[in-house]
Amino acid sequence: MIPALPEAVIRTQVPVPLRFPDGYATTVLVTTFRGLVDGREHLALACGSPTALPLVRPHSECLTGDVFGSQRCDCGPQLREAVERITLAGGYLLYLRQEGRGIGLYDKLDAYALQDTGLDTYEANVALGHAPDERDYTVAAQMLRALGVSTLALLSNNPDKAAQLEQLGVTVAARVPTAVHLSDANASYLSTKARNGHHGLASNHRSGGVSPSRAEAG
Ligand SMILES: Nc1nc2c(ncn2[C@@H]2O[C@H](COP(=O)(O)OP(=O)(O)OP(=O)(O)O)[C@@H](O)[C@H]2O)c(=O)[nH]1
Repeated sequence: MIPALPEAVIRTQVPVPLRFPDGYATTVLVTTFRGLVDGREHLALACGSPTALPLVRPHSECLTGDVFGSQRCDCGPQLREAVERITLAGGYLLYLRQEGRGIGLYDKLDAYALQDTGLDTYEANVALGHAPDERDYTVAAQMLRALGVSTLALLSNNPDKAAQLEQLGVTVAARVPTAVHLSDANASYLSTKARNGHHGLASNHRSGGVSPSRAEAG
């Protein structure tokens, strides 16, 4: 049985023009909410034109990757890729404030230090007293319901995102893989993710590459 989802409501909506370092530009409608269960300031970015089956990416915040261009992970290129693909297809980027797979920014940086002594990304979380991945997608489901989205195409390689959303009453009608943005610096991060997090990392693009849109039945 699907547990009752606490209701969230739309608080504000405002257009924001975006321009990425490579010059790609688009304008998104940024929505804020009241009633999100963890009290954090999560955002929904509406991209492109409304459509019956919106393409949705729940993107987990990564200050180092999204903002500073860190090469230790693939978060920055995935964010850039997602905004363009969702703008073309119509849908939402949910910007979720779950830094470091939910452990927070300082602990993520401490985990980096442990990784530099030989632990992988999941082992480092555990060594710090955390679960390997502490993310919970309840707020994502709340935002989608507030936006009137009950069925979507999910832009992600992470099977846990699809499973949790389904458990929260969201129908994942299709799964659309993100490209693999491989670089020398993030190769071990990506292979650990495929091994421990069961991420589908089928396509193999060097950083900057964006895979063609490819939908798989959900
Ligand atoms: N704990 C921890 N978190 C990290 C590390 N590197 C990046 N992250 C965080 O990982 C999150 C992104 O998760 P990933 O596992 O890369 O990808 P995903 O969102 O699960 O899957 P996709 O939807 O396919 O991208 C962001 O919140 C980053 O801040 C790390 O070394 N340790």
